[in-house]
Amino acid sequence: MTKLLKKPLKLALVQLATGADKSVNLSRARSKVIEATSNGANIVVLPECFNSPYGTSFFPKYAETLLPSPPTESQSPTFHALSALAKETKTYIVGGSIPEYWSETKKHYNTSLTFGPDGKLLATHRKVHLFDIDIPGKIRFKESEVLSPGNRVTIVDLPEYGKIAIAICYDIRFPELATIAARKGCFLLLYPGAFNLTTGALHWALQGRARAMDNQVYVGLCSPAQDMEAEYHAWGHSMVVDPNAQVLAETDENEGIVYADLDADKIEEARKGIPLYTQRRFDVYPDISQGDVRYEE
Ligand SMILES: NC(=O)CCC(=O)C(=O)O
Repeated sequence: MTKLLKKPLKLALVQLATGADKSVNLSRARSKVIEATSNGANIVVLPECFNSPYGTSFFPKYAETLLPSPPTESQSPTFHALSALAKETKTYIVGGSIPEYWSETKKHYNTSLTFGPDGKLLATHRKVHLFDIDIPGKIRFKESEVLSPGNRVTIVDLPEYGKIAIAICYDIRFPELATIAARKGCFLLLYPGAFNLTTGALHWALQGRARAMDNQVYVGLCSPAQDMEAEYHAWGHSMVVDPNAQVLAETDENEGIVYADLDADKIEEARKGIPLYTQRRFDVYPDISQGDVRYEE
């Protein structure tokens, strides 16, 4: 049986302190990615909206143009910064997310760019499920006031390691994306995300562990650091969960880097012990990974 993760790897989640100055955010991200790779990371993940504050009023102001691809330096400084950084460090970089503007449709998206060690763009994930919630007295947030949703499941094949899936924050609450990615052979589900003090305390770790447990894969959740001076208070607590739903590594709310060594045998061991993969009853319910799924591969 071919292993889903072909060889061990070190994953790093950069819980970045972000602020209002895009160029400061980019240079801070650069120094943290260099720190992570100098500590041996093979894949480095940045948080949701790592180049801007998180909030509907900020999305249009910070948005960059990514299409047609590749964009020019002035259309997307972040694209060029991440591509150069991946090449310089010879590392896979999952570039959290950034606000995107597509002039052709005049729409904004919350978009994640993944680059390979040669600096080439490997995948673009536009957040599929927009964060629209209203918990009276606690938090109201409506991404859909400004953003449009993406419409693809994003799977990236990293030749030396295997397949990973990228989705963004609120996407984690929709287990279908995770199930489809796992059934398509991903060993790792990555969610750049910015939960908040209300839902973070309730569901952040639970969601990460649930996606790992249901699918018996590794899961990484990468948040910005908490800033109580900012308009939106991110939960922090970036974490890596293993295929048995155990938290391998986690941080608090402050800026930092979470490292985890992913073991190439762990997924198959978990699946041998609890063989969900051979026990599914597709004669009773459908396999949602089959049929009409839209992929960005
Ligand atoms: N940025 C987001 O999508 C936040 C999602 C969130 O906080 C949640 O509870 O879900």
